[in-house]
Amino acid sequence: MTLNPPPSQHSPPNRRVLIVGNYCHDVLIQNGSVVAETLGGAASFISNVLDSSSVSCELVSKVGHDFRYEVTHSPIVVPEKATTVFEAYFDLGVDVIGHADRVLKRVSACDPILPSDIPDSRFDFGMAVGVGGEILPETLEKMVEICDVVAVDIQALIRVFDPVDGSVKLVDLRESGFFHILHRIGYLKASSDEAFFMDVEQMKQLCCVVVTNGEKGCRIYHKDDETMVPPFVAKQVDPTGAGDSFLGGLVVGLVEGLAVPDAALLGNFFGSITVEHIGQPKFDLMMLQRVKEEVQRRKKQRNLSISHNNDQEEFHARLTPARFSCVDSPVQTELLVNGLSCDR
Ligand SMILES: Nc1ncnc2c1ncn2[C@@H]1O[C@H](COP(=O)(O)OP(=O)(O)OP(=O)(O)O)[C@@H](O)[C@H]1O
Ligand SMILES: O[C@H]1[C@H](O)[C@@H](O)[C@H](O)[C@@H](O)[C@H]1O
Repeated sequence: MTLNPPPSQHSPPNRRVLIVGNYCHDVLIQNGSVVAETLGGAASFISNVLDSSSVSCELVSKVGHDFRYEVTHSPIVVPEKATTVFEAYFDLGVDVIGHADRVLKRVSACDPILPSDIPDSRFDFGMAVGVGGEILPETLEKMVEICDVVAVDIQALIRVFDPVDGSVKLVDLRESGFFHILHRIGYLKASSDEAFFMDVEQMKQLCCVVVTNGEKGCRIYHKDDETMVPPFVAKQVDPTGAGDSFLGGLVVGLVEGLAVPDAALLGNFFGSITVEHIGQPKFDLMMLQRVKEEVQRRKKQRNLSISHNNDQEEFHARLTPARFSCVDSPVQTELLVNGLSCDR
């Protein structure tokens, strides 16, 4: 398994990414009222980042007859089922797993994604990014068979749902039913809350572990290395999807041939933009162009061995102004004043 591919003198061919996870409907609730209903699911946030960054991807997702969004990557429609729905409560305080942002309830669940739903072709990169328990151990097994490298969001593996009200709870990764496959994955991404449900010391021997920590950025653990990757300043409106966009940015960086810490910095970049929006962020074209240029420049430096993996200040400084090419719509700007998220 190559975590940190050797520098190449040529641009990599257009690498193919497989994203597996259900789209969902997100209902954001504050003070007993619905403040927004948006397209959700890690797969939607991630494909938004990959499509915007011109990284070619295929997406396998299931929705019900009531799915109400137009999406670039068509889902499988299960006519007799409803789409997965999550309600996010922003005023119920800290939930049972210590999640300070919001309390999540899965109030409807579409079908799981089976190995037979996944194409039988080969992919350079696989992303197992379920939100409502739709990824089964056999689904992940098929992914590690057909993809050179697989990145997994731990939320796809350790979530369980209260049978009465659908509240999301977490189980230890060792008891998740997926543990026997994890030595075959390349990357495991967890938020700092979710990281309590795994043994980082153990997992970092098996794969590259990335723990995101909101406004503080993220940390990468692999074998004996630990790297802190700095955040970008953002005005948080809604934290939903930050971790997903982070993972999208990380994978864009990796398929473009960046070193892992640089790819994670790109993850922080897309995560920080996402928290400034309700629902899917629409990335500014000028911003995306600048990011592409900076990624190519950084890659060139790496090829010429000018940069060291841990020296990220320059890359961070060059990406920072690109963020300000983003123009918020008046609605978003208005929402910035009130913000949905609880104080951290
Ligand atoms: N307030 C913030 N300011 C700047 N960057 C942020 C902020 N919140 C999140 N980010 C960026 O997004 C990344 C992912 O955020 P976070 O750790 O909250 O993930 P998460 O809890 O998995 O998110 P979610 O479950 O909402 O998708 C962080 O590592 C950081 O880079
Ligand atoms: O759309 C959101 C998003 O994908 C989050 O990452 C996930 O935790 C939620 O369950 C989902 O509703």
